[in-house]
Amino acid sequence: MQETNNSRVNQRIATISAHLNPPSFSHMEGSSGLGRADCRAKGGSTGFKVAILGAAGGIGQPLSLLMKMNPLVSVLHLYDVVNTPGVTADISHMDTGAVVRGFLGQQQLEEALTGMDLVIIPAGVPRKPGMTRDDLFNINAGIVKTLCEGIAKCCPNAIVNLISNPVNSTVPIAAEVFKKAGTFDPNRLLGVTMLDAVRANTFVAEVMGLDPREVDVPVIGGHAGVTILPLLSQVKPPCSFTQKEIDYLTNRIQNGGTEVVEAGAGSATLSMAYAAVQFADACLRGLRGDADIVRCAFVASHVTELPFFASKVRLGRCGVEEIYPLGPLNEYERVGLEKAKKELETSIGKGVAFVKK
Ligand SMILES: NC(=O)c1ccc[n+]([C@@H]2O[C@H](COP(=O)([O-])OP(=O)(O)OC[C@H]3O[C@@H](n4cnc5c(N)ncnc54)[C@H](O)[C@@H]3O)[C@@H](O)[C@H]2O)c1
Ligand SMILES: O=C(O)C[C@H](O)C(=O)O
Repeated sequence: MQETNNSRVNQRIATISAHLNPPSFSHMEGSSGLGRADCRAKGGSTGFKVAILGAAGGIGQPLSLLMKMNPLVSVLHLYDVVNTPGVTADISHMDTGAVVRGFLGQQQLEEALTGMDLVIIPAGVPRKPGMTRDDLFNINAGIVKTLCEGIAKCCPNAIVNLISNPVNSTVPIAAEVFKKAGTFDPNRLLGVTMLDAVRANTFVAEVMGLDPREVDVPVIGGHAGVTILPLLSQVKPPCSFTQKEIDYLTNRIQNGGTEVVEAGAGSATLSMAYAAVQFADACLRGLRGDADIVRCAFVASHVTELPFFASKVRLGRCGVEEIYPLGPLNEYERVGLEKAKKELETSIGKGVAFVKK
């Protein structure tokens, strides 16, 4: 009888071990002497599986922390080419539901991606003062290409939230990689422009004396300089701005990233992690089937003649379920749109050419 019980226990341990102990490093094996196989770990039961690529970086770390706190996440995979053991060990001690696993280096990329519902990518180098986002292209294009090849192979149906700059080019790169692999679904690839909306809400609220949580500014176009186009004529609640306020707000929203870079501690990481989590949470709620989840994102689009454009999209069980038209623009915004489209065309073309070359 005792033997039967023991063998049943051993069997259960083996099953749990196979589930929890992929052949990557194990953050739960520590000074207690208990391995993962000895722990009665719960988790992974309900919720979504999310991977963060670039999880040990300036954005990656606070983003990992905040995603570990998200009740919609059951499994959280943290991947980077450096430092994931430490970040994973640290975050895995948080008493929230998601099971955290770390993956280090390219040999563990496929394992990190297998079975994921959502992949968030903040991997790549950030700007230094004096640089444009396009100056990051040479390094980040290759990083994004490699990571997307992994996604095409291991989780082709995952929703992808792409943060790495220059977003106006990295999203077209990702699309071309997926097309080459035969897995491209335009509804599942989203360039994250949420930080522009977060900044716009904050700056408009400051000027108008409102609570930023009650302000909603659509920001369309792309994610660099003049391609970031806030539609101040469509702000909710409706606001009437002087021309001076419009110039000030448009300029500040378009240069919010540069404002942080020039302040000297790297490019935005904390506000970006906040924005990325807001956006990822919206994607997960869409996947869950919640209604009326609308955010701005840089996606494959027909709202202009360009193949990609940021505008309001409705998120659902398949990713982007509807792309909204831009709505009525005033003359100031129409001029801004033409400038944005000109620069976007070049950046999109550069991304496409990188994969096609
Ligand atoms: N979309 C946006 O609104 C937005 C906002 C802020 C920053 N960004 C961009 O996000 C990126 C990351 O910024 P950061 O401040 O976190 O930089 P960071 O240097 O602090 O972190 C980047 C991380 O990526 C990792 N990495 C590098 N190559 C990798 C690879 N091949 N696979 C996996 N991981 C890899 C690095 O090891 C590092 O941990 C930059 O390109 C930055 O411009 C975008
Ligand atoms: O400005 C940067 O380089 C980072 C990011 O794109 C931002 O808008 O903060």
